[in-house]
Amino acid sequence: MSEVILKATNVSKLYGKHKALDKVSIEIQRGMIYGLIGENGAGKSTFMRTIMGLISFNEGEIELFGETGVRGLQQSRRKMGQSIETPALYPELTARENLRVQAANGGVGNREIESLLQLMNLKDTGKKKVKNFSLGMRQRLAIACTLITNPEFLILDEPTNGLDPAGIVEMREIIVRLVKERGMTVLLSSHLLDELSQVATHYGILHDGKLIRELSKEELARETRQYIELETTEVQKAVVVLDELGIRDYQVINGTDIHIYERLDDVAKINRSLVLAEVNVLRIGTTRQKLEDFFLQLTGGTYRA
Ligand SMILES: Nc1ncnc2c1ncn2[C@@H]1O[C@H](COP(=O)(O)OP(=O)(O)OP(=O)(O)O)[C@@H](O)[C@H]1O
Repeated sequence: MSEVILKATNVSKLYGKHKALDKVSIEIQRGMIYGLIGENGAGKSTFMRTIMGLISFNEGEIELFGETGVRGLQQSRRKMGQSIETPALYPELTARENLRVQAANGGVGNREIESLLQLMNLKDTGKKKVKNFSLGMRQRLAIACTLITNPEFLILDEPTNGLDPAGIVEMREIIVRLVKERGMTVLLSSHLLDELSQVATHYGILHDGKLIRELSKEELARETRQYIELETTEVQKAVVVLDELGIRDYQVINGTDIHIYERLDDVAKINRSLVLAEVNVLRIGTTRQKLEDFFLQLTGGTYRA
């Protein structure tokens, strides 16, 4: 059975009368990359801060590594790293020197430094001082600093924010490597669904402090990929035709709609076969629901990138 790393149950956080988090329940299992998506002010940072114990919460329960209560959570947080409040980097020092300082502060040896530099694509920065680093390099170094104590669960607040397309791709690759090579579990946030779409294994959509939808990578792919939309009054008969055509990847949505996820260029042929089999086709055509449209639909159109 998979191990539950984080279990947040009905967590609420109030700032005055404003509910920044409204009964948020999220469960994260070992090995997951959980992407928290929401527009600015949705409550992503507040949730992460609450989990890390950087701020208190008003209602609900948090369980980390199976532990609850003040003491238990304190212990568990030692196994965690975060980029919400990272220690300041020293601009006059190199990447390697910064990591040495962090290792000393964390009471750990320098053993991990070389592998961390390698992992974060900072191996070749040599004598370059941090003040001359690009934003991407700085962000990667900040993450390296939190990894120095070898945490099992990493929380990254908007790790791709402000990066150029190449920097975003690099960050995604690093996050996937962290999970694959170090067996880490990751919770990360973004205001753009698209930016996490190739990295997260699970998604939670936050809107106005509420978790309005959770879905797996596969569900997201299914919901946002291109498909043939078939509307018919005779779903059963249509399914028989699809089977005869060798089409396997389709989903009956309701009493009249079928989504076909393969053979997207064969609309005319599929239509012909249906008509020949005397299936009453009301409508057939391809559609593509983009990630942002999907997000807009969920959040009621208030999303702005
Ligand atoms: N210290 C605070 N005092 C009062 N209100 C706050 C405080 N911190 C956050 N808020 C409010 O709580 C809500 C959630 O903020 P939060 O920073 O968690 O959102 P977010 O999804 O992380 O957005 P962003 O990407 O802009 O950081 C917002 O309405 C914000 O104004």
